[in-house]
Amino acid sequence: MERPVTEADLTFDHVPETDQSFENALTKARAGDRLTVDDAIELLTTGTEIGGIDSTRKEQVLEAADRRRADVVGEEVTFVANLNNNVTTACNVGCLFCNFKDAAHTFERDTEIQSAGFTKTPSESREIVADAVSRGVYEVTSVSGLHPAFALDDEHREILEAHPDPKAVNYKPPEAYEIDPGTYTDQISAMSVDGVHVHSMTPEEGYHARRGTDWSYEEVYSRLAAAGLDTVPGTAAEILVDEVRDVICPGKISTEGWLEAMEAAANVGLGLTATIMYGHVENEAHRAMHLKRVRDLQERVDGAITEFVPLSFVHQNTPLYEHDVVSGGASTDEDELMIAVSRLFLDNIDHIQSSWVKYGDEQGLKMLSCGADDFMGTILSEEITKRAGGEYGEYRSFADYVDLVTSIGRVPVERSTDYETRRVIDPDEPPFGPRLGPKSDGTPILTPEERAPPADD
Ligand SMILES: C[S@@+](CC[C@H](N)C(=O)[O-])C[C@H]1O[C@@H](n2cnc3c(N)ncnc32)[C@H](O)[C@@H]1O
Ligand SMILES: Nc1c(NC[C@H](O)[C@H](O)[C@H](O)CO)[nH]c(=O)[nH]c1=O
Ligand SMILES: N[C@@H](Cc1ccc(O)cc1)C(=O)O
Ligand code: SF4
Repeated sequence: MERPVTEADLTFDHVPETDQSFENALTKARAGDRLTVDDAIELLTTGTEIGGIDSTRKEQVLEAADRRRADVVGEEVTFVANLNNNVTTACNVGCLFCNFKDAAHTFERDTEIQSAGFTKTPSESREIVADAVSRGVYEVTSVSGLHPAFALDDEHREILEAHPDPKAVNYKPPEAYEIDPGTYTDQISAMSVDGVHVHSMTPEEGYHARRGTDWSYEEVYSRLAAAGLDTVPGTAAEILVDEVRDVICPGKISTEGWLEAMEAAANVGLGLTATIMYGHVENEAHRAMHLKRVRDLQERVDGAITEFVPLSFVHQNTPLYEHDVVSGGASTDEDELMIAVSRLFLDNIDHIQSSWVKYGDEQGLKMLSCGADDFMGTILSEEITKRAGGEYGEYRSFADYVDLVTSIGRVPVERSTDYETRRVIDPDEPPFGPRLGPKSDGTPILTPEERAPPADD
């Protein structure tokens, strides 16, 4: 039997070695000069000539990033009133960092296996979103597994049904499954309740929505926009260097494919976010190259990327960890430097997000003094990190946000997905709840009882 890959076996073409010095890179960062990949490598490593991270140098990088954050966006800390409504966990792509997915065959009608995952029908999605909107929420984020029964729309389904080898295009008809997720456009229009902002269809999902056709990504994203899609989450980015993707997600779209899909979504007028999923097999050279690819993309899409979200790899239950390919995730030093260097390098993206899902409240707050200015959203439920073994829960109320943000002397501000609409929250004016949504009246999203239901006795 073939021995699985382990950390020691990995050799990459790109390694963190440069002709730059840490001091020069720091001087450039402090001056606000545009950084090169080598500069970013020096800052991320606190100097390639030394082993490990130097704590004095790290503090210098964090300080430069914090100062840049203050210059670019000031003292406001933003967050959004949103829910996550992921439609299905059925997925056969097999990314080795992912524990969100469940093998698609476990969802079939004729199987003995009880699937551990879920699929929602469009009407179930609508009900969940409608309930959240009635509570004041104004964004729904929806990211899903690549369910083989998904088609973009009825026309796409006809093409897939007529395909001579459906398996080759990862298609199985909805009748084969216990629950029919409908089409992507059905789901998007079902979730489009009362003008809620729909943030969905990652480049990987965009790829699935055109499989077996010669349609461009523009064609796919314009049909989705017509169904009610507003912005595209830039997940599936992972590390935008193919030698890393070959190890952690060989079944996924390439770096080029991801960039093509994102650019196409922007071309049809959709807003974008961008992410990096770091702290697994990659090194600092890969992280720096990733930042460069995102910064270049932002130039091409004319500023359509509203925020950059560093996602620290949650290792506990994942195949990468269980098969000893990695021995854990990023250290706290690495997390802080990732946020700081994102702020310093991405001089054309205004907002850097601190994910309390990945870092927890305490470290998440610390990131707001390392270059981050956005503190994510209320999300109501969470499945990706939880299933990977993350421990930081699923929901933050507006009151939680006010407490957390004021505890570090900053200003809590609710924002729309695109950051265009904002409302400063007065900490002396409770109760705290959303006011920017179609049905927001300033009352809390959940009552205290709903948040912590009384124990049955
Ligand atoms: C679970 S997928 C769902 C959407 C779609 N299937 C895709 O791949 O874009 C969304 C993102 O979650 C992130 N993710 C998955 N597992 C993770 C983990 N263990 N730790 C951190 N982020 C993770 C990855 O960045 C991934 O692109
Ligand atoms: N960082 C994470 C997010 N971020 C997305 C935000 O919640 C929001 O949708 C975006 O800022 C657009 O307004 N979502 C998660 O579920 N988990 C994260 O770790
Ligand atoms: N899917 C990501 C979160 C995410 C969603 C939307 C975004 O725009 C950015 C990040 C996760 O939980 O890992
Ligand atoms: S990251 Fe997305 S594409 Fe990859 S296995 Fe998980 S759900 Fe599927």
